[in-house]
Amino acid sequence: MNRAVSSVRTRHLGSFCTSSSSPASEAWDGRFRLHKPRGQHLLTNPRVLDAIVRHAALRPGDAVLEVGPGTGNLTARLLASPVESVAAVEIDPRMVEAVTARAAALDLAQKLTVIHGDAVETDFPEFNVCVANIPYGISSPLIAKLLFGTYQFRTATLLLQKEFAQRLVAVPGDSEYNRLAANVRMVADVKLLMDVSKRDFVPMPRVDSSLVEIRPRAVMPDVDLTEWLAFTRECFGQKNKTLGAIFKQKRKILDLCKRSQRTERCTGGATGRGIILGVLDDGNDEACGDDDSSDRAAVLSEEEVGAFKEKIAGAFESTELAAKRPSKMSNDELLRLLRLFNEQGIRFQ
Ligand SMILES: C[S@@+](CC[C@H](N)C(=O)[O-])C[C@H]1O[C@@H](n2cnc3c(N)ncnc32)[C@H](O)[C@@H]1O
Repeated sequence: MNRAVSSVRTRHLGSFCTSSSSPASEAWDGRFRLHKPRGQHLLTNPRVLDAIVRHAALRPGDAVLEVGPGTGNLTARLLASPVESVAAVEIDPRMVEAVTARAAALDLAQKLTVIHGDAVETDFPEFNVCVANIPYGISSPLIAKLLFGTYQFRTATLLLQKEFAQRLVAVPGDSEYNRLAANVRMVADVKLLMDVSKRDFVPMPRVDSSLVEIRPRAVMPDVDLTEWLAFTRECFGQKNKTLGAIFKQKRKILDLCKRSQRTERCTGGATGRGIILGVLDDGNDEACGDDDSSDRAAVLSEEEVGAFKEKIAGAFESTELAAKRPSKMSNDELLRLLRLFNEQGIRFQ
């Protein structure tokens, strides 16, 4: 883990301009080059920055977590609000220095802790509110870390890529509805707050953005979340097939059979951080991917496979769920099927 709390140095923060001589992946901000691959698109429209802080509805005593403070355009406003403290996690040492200097120049350094590190890897300090214009490349693992990790917070107000935000707020039946939305919905309420134009950033990104509020549910569902996440991974790998068709596939049956047989041995590994952080990605992956080669090579007898197929049929029996498609199903329906599978001894993690 790379963690270093920055030192305070004051320095003039000039205005931004782009340079036509910069390589495509960089833009010059007057002091250093901004790296687009690191998501270094600074939000510069003061009205949008003010609106983000207004939407976050911060209260005196709040401990704010900010991911990717950059040069501190949002941080400065968070520090000027009535909150108790701001902890900002930033991967680029030049930005660590810049935001630290900015807080000092505002005489607000005592409220700010800057942590130098990768927000996906670094443990966060205690916080009760998250407000951030995050690098879009880490949206999925960061939201997974916030919602499926050990953190407890009131709200996360996040600026996200517009298309990602639309997938996040999608409901069953929408074309964008996917595993990400189903998993997030399981533990949180999500609300679209406002759209933000790409013109409000320097350098200008290719995509527009949306501000989203994620509010963890006060009462969490009565389900083993690791099992749920592994289950939705199977369902949404081919979200437009019917569940009956998904769970008729030979490879899936063999994988699930082995997984169910070795539940005891596998539980520790499957709840590992890598599984949780990867679990919201909405690619068309099919299996959990945590089988080792000896599991793959393990030969199941015809009787074992036959008995397992009967368990699957038993789970679908007496329900209409086999004919349904995951992309059109509510979490209550999916949860009902997971419980029926588990009752038959079918395990997903
Ligand atoms: C979109 S910019 C936002 C900057 C600033 N919050 C603003 O609104 O102007 C994203 C920031 O996140 C930082 N960053 C990129 N990847 C990161 C990671 N994995 N962990 C922490 N910070 C990261 C970048 O260096 C950059 O400063």
